Amino acid sequence: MKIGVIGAGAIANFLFEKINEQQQENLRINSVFVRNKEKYKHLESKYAVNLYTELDEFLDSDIDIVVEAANITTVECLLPTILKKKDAIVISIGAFADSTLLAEVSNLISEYKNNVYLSSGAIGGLDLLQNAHALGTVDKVTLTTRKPAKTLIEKEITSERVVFEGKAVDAIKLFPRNMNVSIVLSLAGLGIDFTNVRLIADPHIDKNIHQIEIVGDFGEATFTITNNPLPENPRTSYLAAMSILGTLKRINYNFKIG
Ligand SMILES: NC(=O)C1=CN([C@@H]2O[C@H](COP(=O)(O)OP(=O)(O)OC[C@H]3O[C@@H](n4cnc5c(N)ncnc54)[C@H](OP(=O)(O)O)[C@@H]3O)[C@@H](O)[C@H]2O)C=CC1
Ligand SMILES: O=C([O-])CC(=O)C(=O)O
Repeated sequence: MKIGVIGAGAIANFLFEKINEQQQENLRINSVFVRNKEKYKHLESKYAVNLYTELDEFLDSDIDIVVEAANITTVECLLPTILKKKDAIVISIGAFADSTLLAEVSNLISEYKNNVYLSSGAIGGLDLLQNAHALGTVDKVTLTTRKPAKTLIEKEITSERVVFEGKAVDAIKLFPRNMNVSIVLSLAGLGIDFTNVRLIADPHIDKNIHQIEIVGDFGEATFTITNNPLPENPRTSYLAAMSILGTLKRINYNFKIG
Protein backbone atom coordinates (compact mmCIF):
# COMPACT_ATOMS: atom_id res chain seq x y z
CA MET A 1 0.00 0.00 0.00
CA LYS A 2 1.38 3.39 -1.04
CA ILE A 3 0.86 6.07 1.59
CA GLY A 4 0.67 9.86 1.61
CA VAL A 5 1.19 11.54 5.01
CA ILE A 6 -0.12 14.98 5.99
CA GLY A 7 2.22 16.62 8.50
CA ALA A 8 5.86 16.06 9.39
CA GLY A 9 5.90 16.24 13.19
CA ALA A 10 6.40 13.62 15.90
CA ILE A 11 3.82 11.07 14.67
CA ALA A 12 4.77 11.51 11.01
CA ASN A 13 8.48 11.05 11.77
CA PHE A 14 7.71 7.87 13.69
CA LEU A 15 5.93 6.58 10.55
CA PHE A 16 8.74 7.69 8.19
CA GLU A 17 11.27 5.84 10.33
CA LYS A 18 9.27 2.67 11.01
CA ILE A 19 7.82 2.31 7.50
CA ASN A 20 10.42 3.69 5.09
CA GLU A 21 13.67 3.28 7.03
CA GLN A 22 13.00 -0.01 8.84
CA GLN A 23 10.57 -1.29 6.17
CA GLN A 24 7.19 -2.93 6.74
CA GLU A 25 5.80 -5.55 4.39
CA ASN A 26 3.58 -3.96 1.69
CA LEU A 27 3.77 -0.46 3.22
CA ARG A 28 5.66 2.49 1.76
CA ILE A 29 5.32 6.27 2.28
CA ASN A 30 5.76 8.01 -1.08
CA SER A 31 4.35 11.51 -0.51
CA VAL A 32 4.22 14.06 2.30
CA PHE A 33 1.94 17.12 2.38
CA VAL A 34 3.48 20.05 4.29
CA ARG A 35 2.91 23.80 4.64
CA ASN A 36 6.56 24.74 4.22
CA LYS A 37 8.76 22.73 1.85
CA GLU A 38 12.01 24.41 2.93
CA LYS A 39 11.48 23.48 6.60
CA TYR A 40 11.08 19.80 5.75
CA LYS A 41 13.38 19.50 2.72
CA HIS A 42 15.76 17.12 4.57
CA LEU A 43 13.00 14.47 4.62
CA GLU A 44 13.20 13.99 0.85
CA SER A 45 16.67 12.47 0.90
CA LYS A 46 16.44 10.94 4.38
CA TYR A 47 13.29 8.88 3.67
CA ALA A 48 13.04 9.00 -0.14
CA VAL A 49 9.69 10.83 -0.13
CA ASN A 50 8.32 13.66 -2.27
CA LEU A 51 7.06 16.81 -0.57
CA TYR A 52 3.92 18.63 -1.72
CA THR A 53 2.25 21.91 -0.78
CA GLU A 54 -0.58 21.66 -3.33
CA LEU A 55 -3.32 19.30 -2.15
CA ASP A 56 -4.43 18.13 -5.59
CA GLU A 57 -0.86 17.32 -6.64
CA PHE A 58 -0.40 15.37 -3.40
CA LEU A 59 -3.66 13.44 -3.92
CA ASP A 60 -2.78 12.67 -7.55
CA SER A 61 0.72 11.44 -6.61
CA ASP A 62 1.52 7.72 -6.37
CA ILE A 63 -0.53 6.98 -3.21
CA ASP A 64 -3.46 4.70 -2.29
CA ILE A 65 -4.32 6.17 1.10
CA VAL A 66 -3.80 9.40 3.06
CA VAL A 67 -2.68 9.43 6.71
CA GLU A 68 -3.46 12.63 8.60
CA ALA A 69 -0.85 13.41 11.29
CA ALA A 70 -1.30 17.18 11.62
CA ASN A 71 -4.12 18.69 13.70
CA ILE A 72 -7.90 19.21 13.96
CA THR A 73 -8.01 22.30 11.72
CA THR A 74 -6.22 20.43 8.96
CA VAL A 75 -8.81 17.63 9.08
CA GLU A 76 -11.63 20.18 8.93
CA CYS A 77 -10.08 21.94 5.93
CA LEU A 78 -8.71 19.02 3.90
CA LEU A 79 -10.68 15.84 4.63
CA PRO A 80 -13.70 16.60 2.41
CA THR A 81 -11.40 17.13 -0.61
CA ILE A 82 -9.31 14.06 0.24
CA LEU A 83 -12.37 11.79 0.36
CA LYS A 84 -13.31 12.63 -3.20
CA LYS A 85 -10.11 10.84 -4.29
CA LYS A 86 -8.65 8.65 -1.55
CA ASP A 87 -9.23 6.64 1.63
CA ALA A 88 -8.01 8.38 4.79
CA ILE A 89 -6.74 7.47 8.25
CA VAL A 90 -7.38 10.25 10.77
CA ILE A 91 -5.61 10.70 14.12
CA SER A 92 -6.90 14.22 14.98
CA ILE A 93 -10.32 12.76 15.74
CA GLY A 94 -11.38 15.89 17.61
CA ALA A 95 -12.45 17.28 14.22
CA PHE A 96 -15.48 14.99 14.37
CA ALA A 97 -16.87 16.82 17.39
CA ASP A 98 -18.22 19.13 14.69
CA SER A 99 -21.53 17.56 13.63
CA THR A 100 -21.52 19.45 10.31
CA LEU A 101 -18.17 17.91 9.33
CA LEU A 102 -19.36 14.48 10.48
CA ALA A 103 -22.46 14.75 8.27
CA GLU A 104 -20.43 16.03 5.30
CA VAL A 105 -17.94 13.18 5.66
CA SER A 106 -20.77 10.60 5.89
CA ASN A 107 -22.26 11.95 2.64
CA LEU A 108 -18.89 11.92 0.87
CA ILE A 109 -18.23 8.33 1.97
CA SER A 110 -21.57 7.26 0.43
CA GLU A 111 -21.01 9.24 -2.76
CA TYR A 112 -17.34 8.49 -3.48
CA LYS A 113 -17.09 5.03 -1.79
CA ASN A 114 -13.85 5.90 -0.04
CA ASN A 115 -13.21 4.87 3.58
CA VAL A 116 -12.32 6.84 6.68
CA TYR A 117 -10.45 4.98 9.42
CA LEU A 118 -10.42 6.61 12.87
CA SER A 119 -7.29 5.43 14.67
CA SER A 120 -7.83 4.42 18.27
CA GLY A 121 -4.84 6.63 19.08
CA ALA A 122 -3.53 6.59 22.63
CA ILE A 123 -6.36 4.42 24.02
CA GLY A 124 -7.94 1.00 23.46
CA GLY A 125 -11.08 -0.93 24.27
CA LEU A 126 -13.10 0.65 21.45
CA ASP A 127 -14.01 -2.82 20.11
CA LEU A 128 -15.44 -3.77 23.50
CA LEU A 129 -17.35 -0.51 23.81
CA GLN A 130 -18.90 -0.87 20.34
CA ASN A 131 -19.87 -4.50 21.03
CA ALA A 132 -21.32 -3.64 24.44
CA HIS A 133 -23.33 -0.82 22.87
CA ALA A 134 -24.57 -2.80 19.83
CA LEU A 135 -28.08 -2.73 21.30
CA GLY A 136 -27.70 0.76 22.73
CA THR A 137 -27.39 -0.57 26.28
CA VAL A 138 -24.24 1.08 27.60
CA ASP A 139 -25.26 3.55 30.33
CA LYS A 140 -22.06 5.30 31.31
CA VAL A 141 -18.61 5.96 29.83
CA THR A 142 -15.96 7.90 31.75
CA LEU A 143 -12.45 8.84 30.66
CA THR A 144 -9.94 10.05 33.23
CA THR A 145 -6.72 11.31 31.64
CA ARG A 146 -3.58 12.23 33.58
CA LYS A 147 -0.76 13.98 31.80
CA PRO A 148 2.53 15.47 33.04
CA ALA A 149 1.60 18.92 34.38
CA LYS A 150 4.08 20.75 32.15
CA THR A 151 2.36 19.45 29.00
CA LEU A 152 -0.98 20.97 30.10
CA ILE A 153 -0.25 24.15 32.05
CA GLU A 154 2.56 26.67 31.89
CA LYS A 155 2.66 27.50 35.62
CA GLU A 156 4.62 25.10 37.79
CA ILE A 157 2.47 23.17 40.27
CA THR A 158 3.48 20.86 43.11
CA SER A 159 0.30 18.83 43.51
CA GLU A 160 -2.11 17.42 40.93
CA ARG A 161 -4.83 19.66 39.53
CA VAL A 162 -8.09 18.82 37.72
CA VAL A 163 -7.92 21.12 34.68
CA PHE A 164 -11.18 19.91 33.13
CA GLU A 165 -14.24 18.02 34.30
CA GLY A 166 -17.32 17.70 32.10
CA LYS A 167 -18.39 16.24 28.75
CA ALA A 168 -16.19 15.33 25.78
CA VAL A 169 -17.84 18.04 23.65
CA ASP A 170 -16.28 20.72 25.87
CA ALA A 171 -13.03 18.86 26.64
CA ILE A 172 -11.96 18.91 22.99
CA LYS A 173 -12.77 22.62 22.63
CA LEU A 174 -10.49 23.49 25.55
CA PHE A 175 -7.76 20.88 24.94
CA PRO A 176 -7.66 20.14 21.19
CA ARG A 177 -4.13 18.73 21.36
CA ASN A 178 -4.82 16.43 24.31
CA MET A 179 -8.40 15.22 24.16
CA ASN A 180 -8.72 13.55 20.73
CA VAL A 181 -9.06 10.29 22.66
CA SER A 182 -12.28 11.58 24.28
CA ILE A 183 -13.87 12.01 20.84
CA VAL A 184 -12.99 8.58 19.45
CA LEU A 185 -14.34 7.13 22.71
CA SER A 186 -17.52 9.18 22.25
CA LEU A 187 -17.98 8.08 18.65
CA ALA A 188 -17.60 4.43 19.67
CA GLY A 189 -20.10 4.80 22.48
CA LEU A 190 -22.49 7.38 23.90
CA GLY A 191 -21.57 10.43 21.84
CA ILE A 192 -19.82 13.69 22.68
CA ASP A 193 -22.63 15.08 24.87
CA PHE A 194 -22.82 12.02 27.14
CA THR A 195 -19.21 10.87 27.54
CA ASN A 196 -17.73 12.02 30.87
CA VAL A 197 -14.18 13.37 30.92
CA ARG A 198 -11.70 14.40 33.62
CA LEU A 199 -8.30 15.79 32.69
CA ILE A 200 -5.69 15.99 35.43
CA ALA A 201 -2.34 17.80 35.32
CA ASP A 202 0.02 15.73 37.47
CA PRO A 203 3.49 17.09 38.33
CA HIS A 204 4.65 13.66 39.56
CA ILE A 205 4.30 11.62 36.35
CA ASP A 206 6.10 11.47 33.02
CA LYS A 207 3.54 9.25 31.22
CA ASN A 208 0.15 9.91 29.62
CA ILE A 209 -2.35 7.80 31.56
CA HIS A 210 -5.87 7.16 30.28
CA GLN A 211 -8.37 5.34 32.49
CA ILE A 212 -11.65 4.24 30.89
CA GLU A 213 -14.72 3.00 32.77
CA ILE A 214 -17.71 1.53 30.93
CA VAL A 215 -20.98 0.44 32.57
CA GLY A 216 -23.95 -1.18 30.81
CA ASP A 217 -26.20 -4.21 30.50
CA PHE A 218 -23.15 -6.31 29.53
CA GLY A 219 -21.51 -5.62 32.91
CA GLU A 220 -18.59 -3.30 33.63
CA ALA A 221 -15.16 -2.75 32.10
CA THR A 222 -12.20 -0.68 33.21
CA PHE A 223 -8.94 -0.16 31.35
CA THR A 224 -5.86 1.80 32.26
CA ILE A 225 -3.41 2.66 29.50
CA THR A 226 -0.10 3.97 30.82
CA ASN A 227 1.50 5.49 27.75
CA ASN A 228 5.12 6.29 27.21
CA PRO A 229 5.34 9.67 25.45
CA LEU A 230 6.85 10.14 21.99
CA PRO A 231 10.26 11.74 22.66
CA GLU A 232 9.77 14.32 19.89
CA ASN A 233 6.46 15.52 21.40
CA PRO A 234 5.86 14.40 25.02
CA ARG A 235 2.24 15.54 24.81
CA THR A 236 1.67 12.74 22.28
CA SER A 237 1.72 9.09 23.36
CA TYR A 238 3.86 6.50 21.60
CA LEU A 239 0.74 4.32 21.19
CA ALA A 240 -0.99 7.08 19.17
CA ALA A 241 1.71 6.76 16.50
CA MET A 242 1.65 2.95 16.77
CA SER A 243 -2.12 2.95 16.28
CA ILE A 244 -1.71 4.34 12.75
CA LEU A 245 0.79 1.61 11.89
CA GLY A 246 -1.64 -0.95 13.36
CA THR A 247 -4.53 0.42 11.29
CA LEU A 248 -2.42 0.32 8.10
CA LYS A 249 -1.45 -3.30 8.77
CA ARG A 250 -5.04 -4.35 9.47
CA ILE A 251 -6.35 -2.72 6.27
CA ASN A 252 -3.84 -4.84 4.36
CA TYR A 253 -4.86 -8.12 5.99
CA ASN A 254 -8.14 -9.90 5.18
CA PHE A 255 -8.24 -11.92 8.43
CA LYS A 256 -10.03 -9.36 10.62
CA ILE A 257 -9.90 -9.57 14.41
CA GLY A 258 -12.55 -7.95 16.61
N1 LIG B 1 -6.02 10.40 18.73
C1 LIG B 1 -4.98 10.47 19.55
O1 LIG B 1 -4.83 9.66 20.47
C2 LIG B 1 -3.96 11.52 19.35
C3 LIG B 1 -4.07 12.44 18.35
N2 LIG B 1 -3.11 13.38 18.17
C4 LIG B 1 -3.26 14.30 17.04
O2 LIG B 1 -2.15 14.12 16.20
C5 LIG B 1 -1.67 15.38 15.77
C6 LIG B 1 -0.20 15.28 15.40
O3 LIG B 1 0.55 14.95 16.56
P1 LIG B 1 2.13 15.20 16.61
O4 LIG B 1 2.76 14.57 15.44
O5 LIG B 1 2.56 14.82 17.97
O6 LIG B 1 2.17 16.80 16.44
P2 LIG B 1 3.39 17.70 16.03
O7 LIG B 1 3.07 19.07 16.56
O8 LIG B 1 4.69 17.08 16.37
O9 LIG B 1 3.30 17.75 14.41
C7 LIG B 1 2.25 18.35 13.73
C8 LIG B 1 2.69 18.47 12.27
O10 LIG B 1 1.55 18.86 11.49
C9 LIG B 1 1.99 19.85 10.56
N3 LIG B 1 0.83 20.62 10.09
C10 LIG B 1 0.01 21.42 10.79
N4 LIG B 1 -0.93 21.95 9.98
C11 LIG B 1 -0.69 21.44 8.75
C12 LIG B 1 -1.31 21.63 7.47
N5 LIG B 1 -2.38 22.41 7.33
N6 LIG B 1 -0.81 20.97 6.42
C13 LIG B 1 0.27 20.15 6.54
N7 LIG B 1 0.92 19.96 7.73
C14 LIG B 1 0.42 20.60 8.80
C15 LIG B 1 3.00 20.65 11.35
O11 LIG B 1 3.79 21.38 10.43
P3 LIG B 1 4.31 22.89 10.63
O12 LIG B 1 5.76 22.76 10.88
O13 LIG B 1 3.99 23.54 9.31
O14 LIG B 1 3.55 23.48 11.79
C16 LIG B 1 3.76 19.52 12.02
O15 LIG B 1 4.72 18.98 11.13
C17 LIG B 1 -1.97 16.31 16.96
O16 LIG B 1 -2.10 17.65 16.55
C18 LIG B 1 -3.30 15.76 17.48
O17 LIG B 1 -4.36 16.41 16.80
C19 LIG B 1 -2.00 13.44 18.96
C20 LIG B 1 -1.86 12.56 19.98
C21 LIG B 1 -2.81 11.53 20.28
O1 LIG C 1 -1.43 11.16 23.16
C1 LIG C 1 -2.29 11.09 24.06
O2 LIG C 1 -2.09 10.51 25.15
C2 LIG C 1 -3.66 11.65 23.85
C3 LIG C 1 -3.74 12.93 23.13
O3 LIG C 1 -2.82 13.71 23.09
C4 LIG C 1 -5.00 13.24 22.45
O4 LIG C 1 -5.95 12.45 22.55
O5 LIG C 1 -5.09 14.30 21.79
